[in-house]
Amino acid sequence: MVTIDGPSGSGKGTVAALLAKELGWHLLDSGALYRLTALAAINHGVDFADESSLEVLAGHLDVQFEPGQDGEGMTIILEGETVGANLRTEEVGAKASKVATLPRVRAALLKRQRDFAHGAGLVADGRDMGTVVFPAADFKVYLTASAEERAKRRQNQLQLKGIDASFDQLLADIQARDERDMGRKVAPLKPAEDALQLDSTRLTIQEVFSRILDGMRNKGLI
Ligand SMILES: Nc1ncnc2c1ncn2[C@@H]1O[C@H](COP(=O)(O)OP(=O)(O)OP(=O)(O)O)[C@@H](O)[C@H]1O
Ligand SMILES: Nc1ccn([C@H]2C[C@H](O)[C@@H](COP(=O)(O)O)O2)c(=O)n1
Repeated sequence: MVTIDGPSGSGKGTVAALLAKELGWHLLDSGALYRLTALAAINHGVDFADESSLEVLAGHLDVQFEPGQDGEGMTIILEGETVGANLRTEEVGAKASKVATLPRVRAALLKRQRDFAHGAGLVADGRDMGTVVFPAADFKVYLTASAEERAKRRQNQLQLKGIDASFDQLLADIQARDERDMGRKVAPLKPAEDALQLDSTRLTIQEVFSRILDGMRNKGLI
């Protein structure tokens, strides 16, 4: 089991997918579960201050993760409907970050996340994978990058989709999300004591990937 935690835009999801493919392991994108809870709340008109209803939604999320076309990526089906690009928007990310501050929502999603750890190996990415959800993981990574670099990456990512976004707005969104994710009382984003800490500000995706594989090799895990 490998965990990769870090702030938004640090490259967790990209590197986790590469690792899972290389090792032939399962993948847990835990952020998607928080995003799906937020999306379900929007769809059902649930108030984001209503912790009891959000807890029920999180505990009963009707969701399936299926391999994407050509084995690439993942198709996510929420309440019978395929979830589109909407799930990945900054707006849904910000709402996910808000529901993620609620202890009862986190508790409701805990078992679902742990259920991913069966059979073959698992690469799990999120904010509290190495600290709370899988504290006994064999290898833990804390991946970060400067907020400016992460905003630039997000801007490039959006540009590739034909969307023009203001750098200043993206930077402000990232900083607000960091503050909420790191500052919450329950399971705040922080490095696990035994995590390999990588700052990817000046590293390519390939370099990050290689350093993680080297670390795993040095520990005799692969
Ligand atoms: N080391 C890197 N150098 C340049 N670009 C990178 C690097 N790592 C990731 N990226 C790019 O940055 C963008 C964000 O990466 P990714 O979605 O993997 O981040 P994340 O940490 O999973 O973010 P979130 O938590 O918001 O889902 C992507 O377009 C990805 O290709
Ligand atoms: N393990 C996790 C994963 C995610 N969250 C919350 C906080 C994030 O801002 C939000 C969206 O995550 P992303 O898809 O951007 O990785 O979900 C969390 O609290 N714990």
